[in-house]
Amino acid sequence: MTENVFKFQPRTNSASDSGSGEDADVQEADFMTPLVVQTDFGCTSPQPKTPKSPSKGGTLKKRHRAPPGSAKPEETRVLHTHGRRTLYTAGRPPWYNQEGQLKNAFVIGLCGGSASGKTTVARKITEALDVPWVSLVSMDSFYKVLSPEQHDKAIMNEYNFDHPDAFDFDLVISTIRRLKEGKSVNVPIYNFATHAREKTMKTVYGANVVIFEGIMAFTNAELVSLMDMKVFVDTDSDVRLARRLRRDIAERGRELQGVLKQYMKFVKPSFEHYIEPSMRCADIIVPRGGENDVAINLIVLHVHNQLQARGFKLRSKQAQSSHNGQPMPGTLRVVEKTSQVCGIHSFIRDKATSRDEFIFYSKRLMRLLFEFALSMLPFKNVTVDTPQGIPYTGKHLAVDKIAGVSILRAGETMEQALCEVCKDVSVGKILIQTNLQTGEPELHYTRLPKDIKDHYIFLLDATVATGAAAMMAIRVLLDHDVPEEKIFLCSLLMAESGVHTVAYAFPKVNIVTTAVDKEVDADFHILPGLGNFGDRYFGT
Ligand SMILES: Nc1ncnc2c1ncn2[C@@H]1O[C@H](COP(=O)(O)OP(=O)(O)O)[C@@H](O)[C@H]1O
Ligand SMILES: Nc1ccn([C@@H]2O[C@H](COP(=O)(O)O)[C@@H](O)[C@H]2O)c(=O)n1
Repeated sequence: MTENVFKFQPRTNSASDSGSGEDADVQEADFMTPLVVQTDFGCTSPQPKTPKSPSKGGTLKKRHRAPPGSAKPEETRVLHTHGRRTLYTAGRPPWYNQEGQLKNAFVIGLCGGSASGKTTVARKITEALDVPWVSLVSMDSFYKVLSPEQHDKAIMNEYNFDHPDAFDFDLVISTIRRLKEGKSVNVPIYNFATHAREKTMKTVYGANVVIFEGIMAFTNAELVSLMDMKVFVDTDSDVRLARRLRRDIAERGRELQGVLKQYMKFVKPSFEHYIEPSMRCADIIVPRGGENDVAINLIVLHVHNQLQARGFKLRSKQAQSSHNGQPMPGTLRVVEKTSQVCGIHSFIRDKATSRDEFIFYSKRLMRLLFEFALSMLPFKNVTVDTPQGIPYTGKHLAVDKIAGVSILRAGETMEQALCEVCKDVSVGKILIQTNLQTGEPELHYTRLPKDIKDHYIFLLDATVATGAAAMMAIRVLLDHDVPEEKIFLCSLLMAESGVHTVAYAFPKVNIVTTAVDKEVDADFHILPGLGNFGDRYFGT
């Protein structure tokens, strides 16, 4: 696999940006880290002498501030490509099957005492796995928000961060469950210096492998049941204390006395009470943490075996699959082939048409396409008064929110026409590119309105050949909880195979186009088609 980190700069000068800037949730392909695996049993730890739960309040007034710049929020812990290994690819390959259904991620749970080397082991597993898409989620992200009194205690090293009550397990479980289902999640970013969550969240997409690490990873039965593999990092307590001292002073803005006080009062008892007993849940125990290459290689071998059965080669399957003779699906709606529509097609399909004319006629066709698609939305009856004072009974759209989501780059050419026929439309973008080595589509970038699930979506792509990119874009929308029947795939020209592929996977998605051509050639070009729409439109 080549090292191939893609940096995409969203265009800021396009007409579409006007409607999407503020409310957009910008997410670049999140090249991740952790993995969490499943299992079938939960475990609870025995309940001898219970260490103190996090304080419920306090009266301390004095605030100790961490030195500025002494600690960084967790989002700065980014994994990078090491040596020959590519940890992250340029984009996310398909995470669903031909039926459009999600395949479950393999979830690895990593537990161990503080500073035992959980994060280090997670990185080593990720590196050695060498699979395209691995997400790392840390339990630190799920520390509960502190009250002012609790915060004061934390500053005095009097708050117990090493008790299960310190974590929002409901949020942990729902997050890992969504990731396992291949869906995206917003994960809080935790700052150890301020003992608080950052204002922003980090969006993490579902992955082939999810690694979840944390000191209490194995203390909740429901959470454990989501893990496909459970790994306990077992490092000597002296080593853990030494590492924690160094790390907390260097990276978390702490002082020696405070670290020792917290360790003796909370960290050590909690390890003995909650963490060490939870080792019995583990499938694999890794003594000495990240140094233990043998154990890490065994884990990687097992995960590879598990992933083997989950591999997909979608594009080629789609190209091969024959729908010849199959009737067109009921969800397909084609703009009536009037002389006017036929006339426009005659211009845009003609290889002799100049670029200016190509753009002019394409835009006309786009407007017709969107007017047609709009007519498919729900309408309600209304009566209005004409200037002559006579009532007119007509219709209004019975839809609050419409968003256009363009599949870059050709789909972006359609945004302006959509904005011209549809007032107050929000616009989002999804960048999907074909990996030339694998032939598979890869997701590089999404920028979607935040409340996307509440919108009717016009998904824009100028042409649809195999349907692979459209399918990936639809999957992204579904992962953002957009109901399938509220998606309208709008394209100027589609191939029969693309129509069938999309309709087969997503039978409720509305497919709207101005023409359907019969064939796709070996290079995935529509025949007779109109050539490469993007090249002709952009003059490239
Ligand atoms: N094998 C190792 N040798 C030396 N230092 C290590 C080793 N493993 C981890 N560390 C250091 O110990 C600290 C804690 O490691 P980390 O992997 O973050 O542990 P955890 O995630 O369990 O808290 C970090 O500063 C890390 O660099
Ligand atoms: N505000 C906080 C929150 C947590 N801690 C300590 O972090 C430890 C867990 O993180 P690891 O990376 O070491 O697993 C835990 O032992 C808490 O005591 C903190 O000091 N301040």
